[in-house]
Amino acid sequence: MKLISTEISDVYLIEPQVFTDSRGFFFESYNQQKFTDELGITADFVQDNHSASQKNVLRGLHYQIIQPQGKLVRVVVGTIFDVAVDIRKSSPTFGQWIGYELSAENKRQLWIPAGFAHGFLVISQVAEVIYKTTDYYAPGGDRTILWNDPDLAIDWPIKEPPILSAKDTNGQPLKSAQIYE
Ligand SMILES: Cc1cn([C@H]2C[C@H](O)[C@@H](COP(=O)(O)OP(=O)(O)O[C@H]3O[C@H](C)C(=O)[C@H](O)[C@H]3O)O2)c(=O)[nH]c1=O
Repeated sequence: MKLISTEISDVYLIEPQVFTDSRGFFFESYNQQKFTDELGITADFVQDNHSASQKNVLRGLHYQIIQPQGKLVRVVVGTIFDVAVDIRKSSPTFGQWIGYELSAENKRQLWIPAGFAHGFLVISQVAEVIYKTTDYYAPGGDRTILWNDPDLAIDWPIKEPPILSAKDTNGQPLKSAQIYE
């Protein structure tokens, strides 16, 4: 398993060790001991999520003001552009974003600690995204930052207006969002 730093400290790309043979492939998609001992990331995951979306769906930018969640994101079908935004007011990288292509083919995972807003754009015809979270869903505590907030200026690889949920259509700009101290 390989840890790749990103432009924001604490956010990492992870490349698993993939074993291939004449039957196909095998890899450990998560191993708590290796995560801790080899990557130096301590995380206790309590929930697994799985979503499927069609091309050009954009889900995000989401976070929970109650029970903030760390997320380990991977793609099992298709390709997404996965984005994390630092919304920790005291962080030197507050308001900065990173974005990486995660796909069933590259098998890359993105580790996003609590304190970030998360979202993704589906690039392939369909994408299935699986992610582990370090705290439970808090329905009353989920918040949305506007995906195209001009202050964030996220460079989404987008060619036409995305398909959004009603919630995401009405996201808050970061400057007026409830954020983490
Ligand atoms: C997140 C979540 C949702 N739900 C229910 C609530 C709704 O009835 C339905 C769809 O929820 P939502 O539209 O919030 O799903 P997404 O737009 O994919 O939200 C997620 O998208 C971004 C990318 C994230 O990182 C978050 O995990 C999460 O906010 O699933 C649950 O029952 N449990 C959950 O943990």
